[in-house]
Amino acid sequence: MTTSTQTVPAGTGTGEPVLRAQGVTLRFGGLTSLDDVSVELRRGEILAVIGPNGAGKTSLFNCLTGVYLPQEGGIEFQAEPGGSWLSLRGRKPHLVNRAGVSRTFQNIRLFNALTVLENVQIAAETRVASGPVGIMLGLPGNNKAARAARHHSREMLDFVGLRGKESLIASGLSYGDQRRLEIARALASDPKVLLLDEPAAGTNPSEKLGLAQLIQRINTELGISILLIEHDMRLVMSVASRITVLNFGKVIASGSPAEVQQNPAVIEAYLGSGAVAEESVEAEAEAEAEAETVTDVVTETVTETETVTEVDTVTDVVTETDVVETEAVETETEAVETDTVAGTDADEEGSK
Ligand SMILES: Nc1ncnc2c1ncn2[C@@H]1O[C@H](COP(=O)(O)OP(=O)(O)OP(=O)(O)O)[C@@H](O)[C@H]1O
Repeated sequence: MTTSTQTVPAGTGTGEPVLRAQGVTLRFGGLTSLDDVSVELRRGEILAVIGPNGAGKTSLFNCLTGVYLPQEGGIEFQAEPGGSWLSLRGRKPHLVNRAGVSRTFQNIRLFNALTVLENVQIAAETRVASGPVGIMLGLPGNNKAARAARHHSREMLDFVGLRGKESLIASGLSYGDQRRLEIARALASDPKVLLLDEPAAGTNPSEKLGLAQLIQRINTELGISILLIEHDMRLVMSVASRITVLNFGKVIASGSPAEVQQNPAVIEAYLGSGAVAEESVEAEAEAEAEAETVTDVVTETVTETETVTEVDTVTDVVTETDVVETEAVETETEAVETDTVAGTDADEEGSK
C-alpha cells in the first residue's frame, strides 16, 4: 500500500504543527460564526474540535478547506516536515485537497447511483495530472493512471473494511458503511491531513466502535494527522490526544481530554446549551445521577440529534459534482465580496 508508512507515534503527534489557523474571523452579515479563532493541528495527532450546536465547528472546517473565505485570519499548511508553509486561505476546495488536506462531510455526500469502487475511484483519479476527465477521454498515458487509481481505490476500500462490497451501489450500503465509504474516498487522494466532520453521526453503537478503531488506524497506520468534529464524547475521549472547544464562535478551552473535561467554561457551555434543556426531565435526572463529568452529559444529549441527522442525511443526497462546482463558485464569489457568503452549500450548512 502506497500510504502505509507510519511516520509518527500513535495519536500523540510530533509537537510540530502541520495545519494552523490563526485569528480566523468569519461573519455572515451581523452573525459572527468564528471570532478570532486560532487552532493548531500537530503532525501525527488526533485533535478533536467540540462544542455545542452552532458553536462554529463546521464553519471552521469550511474555512480550512476553502469552502468559506474568512474575513480575517490566516490558514497555513505544511505538507512535509521542515517544508515551506502554504497559505490555504482563499484557495479553492479542490486545490486544498490536492495540496494534501482532505475531508468528509456532516451530511454524507456520495454518488448514490455509482458503485462503491467508482465512488472512490473518482477521488483517486484526481491524483492523476489530467484528472478524471483525462482518464475518461482516454488521453495518452491515462490507461496506466486509471489502473493505478483503481488499484489504489481497492486498497483504500480494504483499509476501511469494505472489501467484497466494491461492486455494490453506494446507496444500498448500510449507514455505517456509507460513512466508511466517505472516509475511503477522502483517503484516496493520499492526504497528509484528514478532517472528519461528525463521522459517527447517525451510526449505532457497534458502528461507532468500529469507526473509532478506523480513525485510530488511519492515524497510526497511515500516519495521517486528523482533525475530528464529533458530538459523541465517548468516541472523542477514546481517540483524541487533544481537544479544542468552541462556543459561540470562540475557542474557550484547549488541552488534553482530562483537562478539557474538568474545565469550568466547558462544563458551563454544555450545561447552558439548549440541548440539555430540551431533554426530558427523566433523562435529565438520570444524566445528573449518572454523569459525573461533562462527557456523560453531552453523550446523553446528542442521541436525539443524531437520530434527526440520520433521517436528513439519507434523504438529502448531494453529488460530489454539485459540491465541487458550488464550492468553487462560492470561493470565487467570496474572494471578491468578502462580506457576502452565499450559494447552495452555504445555505445548506447554514440551514442545519
Ligand atoms: N452559510 C451560512 N450562512 C449564515 N449563517 C451560517 C452559515 N454557516 C454557518 N452559519 C451560522 O454560523 C454558526 C455556526 O454554525 P456551524 O454550522 O459552524 O456550527 P457547528 O458548531 O458546526 O454546529 P453543529 O454542531 O450543529 O453542526 C451558526 O449560527 C450557523 O447558523
